[in-house]
Amino acid sequence: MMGLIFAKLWSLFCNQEHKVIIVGLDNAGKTTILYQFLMNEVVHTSPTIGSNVEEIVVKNTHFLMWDIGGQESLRSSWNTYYSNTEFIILVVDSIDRERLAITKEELYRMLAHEDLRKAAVLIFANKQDMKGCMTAAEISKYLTLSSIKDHPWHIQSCCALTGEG
Ligand SMILES: Nc1nc2c(ncn2[C@@H]2O[C@H](COP(=O)(O)OP(=O)(O)OP(=O)(O)O)[C@@H](O)[C@H]2O)c(=O)[nH]1
Ligand SMILES: [Mg+2]
Repeated sequence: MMGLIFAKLWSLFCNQEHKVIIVGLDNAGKTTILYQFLMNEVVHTSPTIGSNVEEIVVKNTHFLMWDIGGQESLRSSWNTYYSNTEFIILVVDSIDRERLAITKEELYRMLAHEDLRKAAVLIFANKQDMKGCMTAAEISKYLTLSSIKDHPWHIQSCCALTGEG
């Protein structure tokens, strides 16, 4: 009986859930990335209204992944998802040069938010399969990532369609 209780407590302890939010402008590829993580498959997506949430388990660690719609009208409610977030995945459409400035604004707005002060940031430079896309280094420079000292961050190039990166 004691053994069972300890086993239960242990599993509760080990299986603590980590909250991840996936943000970025509309059409960046957030939903495609979520389902690539979940099923190693490209799903047909339509613009997300509100959010999708899925649990992913990696080596006994549970991640609750919130994929949030990126359309302009939805961005003002991103902050309703921030509480207890440990990881921010910011997805960038690497071909969308015109709107990188808007992504930059949204990034620094998030980093200044009280509820995200302990969150680590992973930036995906997505759509690396597109001809003429920006590299992760170019995006990093434009977003002045090296100036971010109060949050751990990492940038990774990827292609959600192939699962690369
Ligand atoms: N070429 C290419 N297309 C991609 C890639 N990732 C996603 N897409 C396409 O980009 C479009 C938008 O993808 P979504 O995943 O729906 O984008 P989203 O960020 O969830 O958009 P919202 O829900 O509106 O915020 C879809 O047509 C995807 O197939 C990629 O790596 N390369
Ligand atoms: Mg979506």
